[in-house]
Amino acid sequence: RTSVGYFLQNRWRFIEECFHTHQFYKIPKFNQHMQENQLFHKIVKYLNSLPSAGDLDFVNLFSGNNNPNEITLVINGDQMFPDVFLGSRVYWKLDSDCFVLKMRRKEKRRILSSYLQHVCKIADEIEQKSNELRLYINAEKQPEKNGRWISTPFKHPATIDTAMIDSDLKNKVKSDLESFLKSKQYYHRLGRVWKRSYLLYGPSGTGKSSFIAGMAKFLSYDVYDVDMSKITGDSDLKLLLLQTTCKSMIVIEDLDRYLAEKSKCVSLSGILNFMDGIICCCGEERVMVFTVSNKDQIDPTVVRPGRIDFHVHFPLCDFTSFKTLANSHLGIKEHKLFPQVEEIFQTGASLSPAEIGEIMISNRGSPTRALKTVINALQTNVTNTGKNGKPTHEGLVSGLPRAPRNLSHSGSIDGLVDLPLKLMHSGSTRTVEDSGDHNSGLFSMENGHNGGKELKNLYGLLKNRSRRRGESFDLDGEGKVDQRPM
Ligand SMILES: Nc1ncnc2c1ncn2[C@@H]1O[C@H](COP(=O)(O)OP(=O)(O)OP(=O)(O)O)[C@@H](O)[C@H]1O
Ligand SMILES: [Mg+2]
Repeated sequence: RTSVGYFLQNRWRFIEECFHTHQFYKIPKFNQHMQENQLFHKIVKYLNSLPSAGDLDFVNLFSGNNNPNEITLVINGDQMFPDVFLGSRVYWKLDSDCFVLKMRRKEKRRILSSYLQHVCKIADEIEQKSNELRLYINAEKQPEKNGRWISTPFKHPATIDTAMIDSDLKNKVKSDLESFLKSKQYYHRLGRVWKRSYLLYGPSGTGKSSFIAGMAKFLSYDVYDVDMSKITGDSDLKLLLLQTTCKSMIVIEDLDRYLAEKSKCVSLSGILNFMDGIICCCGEERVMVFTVSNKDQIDPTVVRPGRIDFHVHFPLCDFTSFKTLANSHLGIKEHKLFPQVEEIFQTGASLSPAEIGEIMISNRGSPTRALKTVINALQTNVTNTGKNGKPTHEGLVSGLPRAPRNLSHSGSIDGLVDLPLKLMHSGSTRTVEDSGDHNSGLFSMENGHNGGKELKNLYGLLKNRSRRRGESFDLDGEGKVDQRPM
């Protein structure tokens, strides 16, 4: 019966359309510049929120992103969706990447504009309620596809406050972001694009990516994470910028690494134009964030004032940040081993917060063991570091820094030489293939095989450290701010 009814309805619509009693409006997903049409997304939100969505013959069911128990209805593409506004009936249909709105010709003057305003208002209210940030990642270029960005809910737990950097620096970044948000008129009076660019620089594992997540949350901006390896040329990069939306954060990580590549597809001038946001007014209301490990090694034009407005330094750990880590990860403010740790820091040894954090997480059941492991790791670091504070790289094996020895509390670990790492522990040889990076909580010592699991994490740390090759070991330990006036 449903099928027959559906068929008859379709026939009737066909007859109506023959007599031109209705007007049709198309709302495509992309405009002629391949930018996403915001109205399209608002219509999706609006229609899916209507109670009548459940009365349609065919509806797609999805579980919610935030709450898997929450079921959302999403209309199916090939059927008419009726809605009533100011006593008039209108119909929506989704035709691949385009919505079609159908209403009676004689009613269009009366209701069209107020109906669309109503749709936008409801969609904005839904958006405000959900307040869900999204992370966009650029996909490979596919000729048959219009949009290049793939999105997913952005749920990184980091905030600016959880970043372990100098608190003055954090406050400066926060107030800079706040004043940026309020400065639209100011920028326009100066004839400048309303955007702000940040350079986060420092060795690997010092918290740059986590800080970006914190900044995005602070602004409530979506994040567009540009994967330069998937970009085919300067114009492709421009197109990607055009396809970003207002109130978003555009991130390019490891810019120095990309610029140093010989076979890169995007030219330096392409990157500079991208950074300047001059492609069109689409660069408006954007925050751009670039990360590098060593800003002294990149072309000075990239970081000149105006192109980068705010420089944030992420240093390796010093004794003060070590104590902060010990407090947050192990819950200790003082310990009898602290003076020994301080002494080693004074000799110039240092590790990244990620490295020290991983050791502490792995040994969180025993602060003493955690501190001893940190001491061992620092001691290894100081022997691998030259007098001038730069790594000697003498201990490099296949491009990796020499692995720290005796990192286990039992002191039984020896001979980290080859890849994959062969780890001797408790008389058995283990082969570690998984980096285990950042997930050390999963490898804690509950089952009594802590050393081996700890080493698994350590392999992640080693991978991190291998990326630090060629970076300066800035041991002054101070979070440096170099801020350009807005
Ligand atoms: N300063 C810091 N504050 C808080 N957490 C930190 C800090 N540094 C490192 N971490 C922790 O260490 C891990 C790695 O940090 P993150 O990925 O942000 O470093 P990164 O500087 O981006 O490294 P890379 O240059 O290798 O990408 C994360 O789990 C993060 O929580
Ligand atoms: Mg990172």
